[in-house]
Amino acid sequence: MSGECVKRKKVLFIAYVFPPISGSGVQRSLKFIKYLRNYGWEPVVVTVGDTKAAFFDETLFSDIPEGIEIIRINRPGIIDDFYVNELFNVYSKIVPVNILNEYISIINKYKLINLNWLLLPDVHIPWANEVIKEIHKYCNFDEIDLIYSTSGPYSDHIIGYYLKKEYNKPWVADFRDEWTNNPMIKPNKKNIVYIVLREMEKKIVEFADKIITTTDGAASNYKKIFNLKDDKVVTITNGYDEEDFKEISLGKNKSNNKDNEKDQNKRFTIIHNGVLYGNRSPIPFINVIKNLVDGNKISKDKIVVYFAYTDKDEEYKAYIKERGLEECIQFSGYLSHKESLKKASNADLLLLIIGEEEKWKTVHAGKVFEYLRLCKPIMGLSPKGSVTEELLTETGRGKNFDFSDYEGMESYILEIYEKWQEDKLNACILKDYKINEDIIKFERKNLTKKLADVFNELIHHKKFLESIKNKIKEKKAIIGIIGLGYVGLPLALTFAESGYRVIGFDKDEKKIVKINEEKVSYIKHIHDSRVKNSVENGRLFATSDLSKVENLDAIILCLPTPLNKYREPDLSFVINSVNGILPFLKKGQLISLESTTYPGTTEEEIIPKIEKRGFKIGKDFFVVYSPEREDPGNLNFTTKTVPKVVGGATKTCLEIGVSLYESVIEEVVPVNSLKAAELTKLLENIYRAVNIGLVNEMKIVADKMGIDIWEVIKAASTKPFGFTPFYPGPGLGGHCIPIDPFYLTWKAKEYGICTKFIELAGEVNTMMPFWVVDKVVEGLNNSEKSLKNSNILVLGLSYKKNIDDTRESPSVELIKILKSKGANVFFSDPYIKKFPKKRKCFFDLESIEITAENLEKMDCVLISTDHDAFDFDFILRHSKLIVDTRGVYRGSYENVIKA
Ligand SMILES: NC(=O)C1=CN([C@@H]2O[C@H](COP(=O)(O)OP(=O)(O)OC[C@H]3O[C@@H](n4cnc5c(N)ncnc54)[C@H](O)[C@@H]3O)[C@@H](O)[C@H]2O)C=CC1
Ligand SMILES: CC(=O)N[C@H]1[C@@H](OP(=O)(O)OP(=O)(O)OC[C@H]2O[C@@H](n3ccc(=O)[nH]c3=O)[C@H](O)[C@@H]2O)O[C@H](C(=O)O)[C@@H](O)[C@@H]1O
Repeated sequence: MSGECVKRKKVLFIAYVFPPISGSGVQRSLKFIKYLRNYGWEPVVVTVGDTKAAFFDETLFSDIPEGIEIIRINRPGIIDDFYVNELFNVYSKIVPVNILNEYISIINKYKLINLNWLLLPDVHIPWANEVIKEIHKYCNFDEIDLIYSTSGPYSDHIIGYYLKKEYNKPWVADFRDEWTNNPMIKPNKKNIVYIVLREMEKKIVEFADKIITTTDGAASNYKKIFNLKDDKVVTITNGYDEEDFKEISLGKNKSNNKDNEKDQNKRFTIIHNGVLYGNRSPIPFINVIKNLVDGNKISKDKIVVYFAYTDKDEEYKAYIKERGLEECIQFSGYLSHKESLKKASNADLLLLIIGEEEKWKTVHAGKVFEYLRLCKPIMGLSPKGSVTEELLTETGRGKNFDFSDYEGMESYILEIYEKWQEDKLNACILKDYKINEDIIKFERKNLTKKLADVFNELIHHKKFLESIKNKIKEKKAIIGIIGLGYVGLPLALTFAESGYRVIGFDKDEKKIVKINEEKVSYIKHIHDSRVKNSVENGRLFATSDLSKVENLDAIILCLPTPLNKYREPDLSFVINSVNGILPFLKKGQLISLESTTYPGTTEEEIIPKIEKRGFKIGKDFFVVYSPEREDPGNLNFTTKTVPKVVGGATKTCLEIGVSLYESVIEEVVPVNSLKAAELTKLLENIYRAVNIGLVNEMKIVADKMGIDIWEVIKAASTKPFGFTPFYPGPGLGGHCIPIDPFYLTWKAKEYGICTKFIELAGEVNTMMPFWVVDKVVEGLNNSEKSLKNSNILVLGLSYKKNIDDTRESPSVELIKILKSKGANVFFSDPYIKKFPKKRKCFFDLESIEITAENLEKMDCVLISTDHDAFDFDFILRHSKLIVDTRGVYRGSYENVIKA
């Protein structure tokens, strides 16, 4: 891209370490800046103005392309108590309050007023604070497409964090070194400073849109430690800039005549380029040289070793002097980048000291790539299995040794030395050390392209997400509801009524005809007019053709989740349906599962199938779980007014899920994970099952003691807190409360947990119909009748009042038991004309009318479901015996037995 004709995108490039500050870290930022324009990006650099730094190098400026905007913001003048308070305000936005309070209390307790204790994450935070405060004066954020920050110092990321929050731009955080897991430090993990920094790092890596590390080892540490998704972390290694090597030829550069270069030509020359600091020690290497010299394997005047800058020159010089090696081991001090490369180009062997401990395994020193391009043998010192060892082996450029492997180091030095002595080294380098693909991939230009690719992907992703959200906002999204039952139909109507176009899917053709052609509802408590209106205004259409899924923006699954005959979860409806729609899924769609199920279902059963189709969850496909709370027949709440819990597979999934539901439901409650949302639903239903079990047990106790349980519940309910009333009945019914708890029981077994409350409530509730039948027997007995051949009328067939749903209804169970004992059973239900066909049992019964004549024919009337439509006074007047399981009759009547 020429960049002249196409407008470049702008990246705000936050880098404290920027020319004239030099040192190892600056190269990465400098070269990115140098090449970003080649890939369509214009950097706007934010760096420090006046500063002190260990190394300055004015020559670095020549690498910065003309016209690059550099915003320089000064550090603050004085850091007084006021200023420190300001900084604590910054911390408070990024560190959890309890941890920050603990930190403050420790500072106060031990009077830690030293700035080292107060400046977090490092001494550059006052500068970062100035940037946060001042940047808006220098930068028009409407023109910025993306924010990039690079560490160290880690304060750079604090700026990134704030700016992303404030301006809502994609943010890339580049870690040139790991932070709290940095091999350079050995933190006490209980120390409060470590804890605070760890929290900062966590917030930053979670909030940034992309994390960049310089090695795959560091990337996998980040993923592991902070539980980040694979594609959140990208490795972009350090590299070399081909332009820096213009004047450097392969092999030894003999053209120069300066004294030490002549010396380099006369003696076998080992060079450690760049800086050596912290816990990276040259001592083992010095010992190896000592052994070679003492063992007469290399004569002192035949070898010279150069170190550039080290932070302990004096200590090392003394060590070398004690061993009589001062002639052949020298320290040149800090050199400019150009000078240092030139010097290194005359080496016969390049030395690379990474570090001794295991943690150094994940570190490449930046210089290694320049070493590779210098085409010289390299001797690395790092733990076995390190990324450096891998790199040297892959490129065939050298060998790595761990710090104790003196023998290995000696023999490798000797191997190269002997070639040098026989004057074969140069020829060997020219022949074997070519600049091939393995090396070119580390060219800074190529690595900058990789960075630009990361930027482009984020920008593209942001636009993509915005387009989805806009579709939702403008109600242009097409919603698909799969499963048009008790949950699916009202949900479809709610979306349609709020202005969406909805396609309803069901495999039951009868439901499709009812909706599309008859335009009526097939669920009692849903009014026909709702269906008619939505169909007629073109907002609702039903089909069994799954290929229409490809037209959808959101797919909501409302499919049955029953138990199988072993009382284990039967997910076959959900799984079959997902399999059915898989071929028609496309990028940008959202799937929401609403069926009740155990924690882990969405993650284990749905996501892998979608991923297998090549979609990336949270990137180009979105998955949420949002439990349905529809309460059939409840006139006080509608789908719109019951708060909706949503959990997402990723943050972005959650964002999109919430925006969809928010557009039709008054209150949406986001939770942090799919599993949390799944368990929320189960907790609600288990809570009901257990409490109903408890009150049923209390009913039996109260009955034996001659106490009226209904009076007791009424009295207990006057307590304004801490008591929620539940009512006894003939048992538990419905598709949900008797079944859902066992989804958790099943899953809990996987974790070795036995859900005792659930089992116990199940037992109590299941035996209720038997207890009720015993009460019928007792009542008949009082009139000297047997159950056998008695006429029993069961009032209400549905599982609860005012609905027409008979799933798991205790009335059905009662009929079954009564029939098995030889009773003549009848039923009456205003909403159910015929006993429905059921898998487990069927009785050829039709609802009878409640007339005086019919009631008088009965030996017992058993109130199982207390529909409001029943005239209970009339029933009381005309029945010989009533067994009341629902507390309909609160006074005491001769012909009523409470059960
Ligand atoms: N009924 C209720 O009040 C509530 C139910 N739930 C949960 O919601 C889920 C759905 O329950 P309901 O709506 O009651 O079930 P339902 O049985 O009334 O409706 C399910 C619908 O899905 C259809 N279906 C089955 N397989 C299909 C497939 N492969 N493709 C297309 N359609 C298919 C059926 O024909 C039926 O119309 C369950 O997990 C349930 O536990 C949650 C809250 C309340
Ligand atoms: C009010 C409420 O929380 N409803 C949730 C519930 O609905 P459902 O239609 O199963 O009603 P509900 O729990 O009242 O009756 C079940 C049985 O218990 C009996 N029942 C009830 C209460 C009582 O005190 N005593 C009693 O015996 C009763 O007689 C029944 O036999 O589960 C749905 C689901 O997850 O699918 C949720 O979406 C709903 O929000």
